[in-house]
Amino acid sequence: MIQSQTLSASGGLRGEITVPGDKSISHRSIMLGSLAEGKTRIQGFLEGEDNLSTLKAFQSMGVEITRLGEGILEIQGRGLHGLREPADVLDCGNSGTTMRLMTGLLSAQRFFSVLTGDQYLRRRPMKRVVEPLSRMGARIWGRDGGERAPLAINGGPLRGIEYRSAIASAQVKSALLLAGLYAEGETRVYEPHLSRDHSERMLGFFGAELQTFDGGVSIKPLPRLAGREVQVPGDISSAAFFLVAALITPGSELLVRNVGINPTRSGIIEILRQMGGDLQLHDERTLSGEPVADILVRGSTLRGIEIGGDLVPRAIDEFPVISVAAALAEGVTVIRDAQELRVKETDRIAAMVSELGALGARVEALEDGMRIEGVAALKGGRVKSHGDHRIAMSMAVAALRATGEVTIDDTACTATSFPNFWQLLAQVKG
Ligand SMILES: O=C(O)C1=C[C@@H](OP(=O)(O)O)[C@@H](O)[C@H](O)C1
Ligand SMILES: C=C(OP(=O)(O)O)C(=O)O
Repeated sequence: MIQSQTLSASGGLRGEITVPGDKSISHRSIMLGSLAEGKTRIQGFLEGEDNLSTLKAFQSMGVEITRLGEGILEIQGRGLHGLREPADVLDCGNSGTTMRLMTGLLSAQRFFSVLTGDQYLRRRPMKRVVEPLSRMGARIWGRDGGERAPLAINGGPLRGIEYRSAIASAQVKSALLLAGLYAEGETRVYEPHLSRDHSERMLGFFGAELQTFDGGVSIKPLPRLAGREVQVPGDISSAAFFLVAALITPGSELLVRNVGINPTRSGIIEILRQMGGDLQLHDERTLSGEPVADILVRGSTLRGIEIGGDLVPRAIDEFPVISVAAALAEGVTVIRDAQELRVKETDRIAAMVSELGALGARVEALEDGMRIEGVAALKGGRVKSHGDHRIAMSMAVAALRATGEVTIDDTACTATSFPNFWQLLAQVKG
């Protein structure tokens, strides 16, 4: 369904909100709950389209998953060898995480399966998982020599490998760890910078034999995982839209409750603080092995900074909204080492340059990032989401500081990761 949204400037965001559950952790809780023995109960599960794709895929493989209430699921785990061959193609929708992690898992199952996705996902690169999994003995076919979905997988026995990934990708790392749960011997994955470590934390929580070390992680096969109670924290990538919205809007004071602040995800907090943002963490605590806090944010004068290196994977999904903060900051912001943005749901560098540019921002594309010169305000206009949830929500944030109305076309995609985004924004926008 194509929708559009029209927004005008905000006089300050005020109040308290709770953002929906973390998307990455929600995917992993379904996967590990299905592979565990006994019951897994999940609270705070994100009922966004991406996670529902993962949920349906596991139901198609015979896993009983019951919804007990909003964001509460109970999974009857089938054990590591209890999945059944799906009778039809598994549709991963828009979700790269679903497709890449499932490719790892399905490579080890003794049945045939096919993964497909929507028009955006079918354009995204898959060799990054297909190639190392093939080295483990996986038999996977796809378009363009295995680069693009649909992917057909003839699962079977695997052997552990040592793999040095050229990119810091949690999806690559997690695909190999899931395959490594079944492989003969040890599977070791090295990455150039540490990517989000939710798989490592949750695999450990479910009892897997896993070791993290400087530069990587290793896993050994094991006979069983044990069902657990998982509490999913709020998604910092969703909170990020509200953090930036409050910072760029004078007069704002907003409390975002229950946000996951895992250090491999919290690059956005460091970046916004370096830009001069007033962000305070309160009531820091741990939920199911993941650090969580409430974040209090106030309208601030931001300044341009340089961003690159190991901070990039720790804030990878936040660059569209970081570019909005930069567009309204004093001075120049340069984002480098972020070429991965080009292979997300859309090319997020090209999309933000074009859409922010349409509102009068001074943004230039770099091969691996963006150069942004701040302006005092944006202007009204009509912009597009490019079918990408994070572009749609970033442009909604930009609209809060535009001198005229901004209409964003094709906004239904926000349901991918943040189904109640527009309601929450209306609630605090003022
Ligand atoms: O593992 C995950 O849950 C994710 C990893 C990241 O992708 P890459 O592994 O491609 O960096 C991120 O962009 C995505 O939103 C979720
Ligand atoms: C890149 C994203 O997700 P995925 O790779 O799972 O589609 C995202 O949510 O920004």
